[in-house]
Amino acid sequence: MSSRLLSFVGRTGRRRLMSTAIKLTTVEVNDKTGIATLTMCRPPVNGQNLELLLDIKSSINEIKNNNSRGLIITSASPKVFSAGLDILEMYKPDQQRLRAVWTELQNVWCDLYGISVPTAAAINGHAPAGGCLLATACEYRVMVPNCIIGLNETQLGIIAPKWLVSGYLNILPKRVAERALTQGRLFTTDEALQEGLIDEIANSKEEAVDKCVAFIGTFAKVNPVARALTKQQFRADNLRQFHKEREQDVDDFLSLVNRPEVQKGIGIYLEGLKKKANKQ
Ligand SMILES: CCCCCCCC/C=C\C=C\CC(=O)SCCNC(=O)CCNC(=O)[C@H](O)C(C)(C)COP(=O)(O)OP(=O)(O)OC[C@H]1O[C@@H](n2cnc3c(N)ncnc32)[C@H](O)[C@@H]1OP(=O)(O)O
Repeated sequence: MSSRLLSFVGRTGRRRLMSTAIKLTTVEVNDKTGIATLTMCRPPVNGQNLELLLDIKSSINEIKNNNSRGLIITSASPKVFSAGLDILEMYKPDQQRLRAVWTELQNVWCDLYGISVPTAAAINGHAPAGGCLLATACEYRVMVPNCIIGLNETQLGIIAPKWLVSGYLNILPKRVAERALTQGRLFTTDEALQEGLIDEIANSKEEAVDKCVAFIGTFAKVNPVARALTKQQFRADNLRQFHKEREQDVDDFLSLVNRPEVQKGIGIYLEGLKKKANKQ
């Protein structure tokens, strides 16, 4: 939960500041299906800052503990599922916070990747980098048309760590994954379907959620313990490897981000994003 300072004019005419807790995710459980929908709500693009990551983690844990039959992750933004890590977190960063951001991204990934209930992403907008990470941690993906999805890290001059890539490798043939990663390729919705990065296309967010519900419904008659253990068998190696490397991975991330040439690159990239947004 993040806290924000709200400014208002009180009866004395003086401006007061009030601290309020604002949640950047919501969890809604459908009474009929028992399926929980986790919605990211950090406008404009669900940039993954520390607070959003903490809220996603706490929502996943809430779903773990409330006996939901499945988890669907989606976004409240009309055009973007998630733009990935909030680049502002990486620019001229506070070191402790930067460490916490990467640690929480790791936590979100391993909690979502490892949760025992069926998971699906209703990708109702663009999903580059960390957005793609969330979608590929799930078991099923449905995406709306004319959007992009993929791990574009090499385009940014950086290497996606192994755990970030492992979701990709669960889904794509190794040959396709290697080429896409080395190119830093962002797939259009149609290309993603063709390559198998997503499972279905839907014409709206509502239809995407319905298709995710239908996927989760396919497990209705399967013993949930047998299902969970089978999922675990498939994912255990990646998770074991991740836990071995996670501390080193945080150190590597920090030293990469702090390099002067990377800081310069991030500054230029941010400028480019802002210019593009101002032109629209
Ligand atoms: C050289 C730089 C790399 C530095 C990396 C260091 C090491 C990190 C190691 C690994 C990390 C990997 C994980 C990641 O997730 S990195 C993040 C990568 N994400 C992206 O490259 C996506 C960038 N965004 C976009 O491509 C588009 O915004 C898109 C998501 C397609 C949505 O397009 P559109 O709907 O047209 O929206 P705008 O582009 O107009 O954006 C609206 C405002 O949002 C700001 N924005 C967008 N993305 C981010 C972001 N990731 N972080 C922070 N802010 C972002 C954008 O500037 C606009 O802001 P404003 O209105 O104030 O100008």
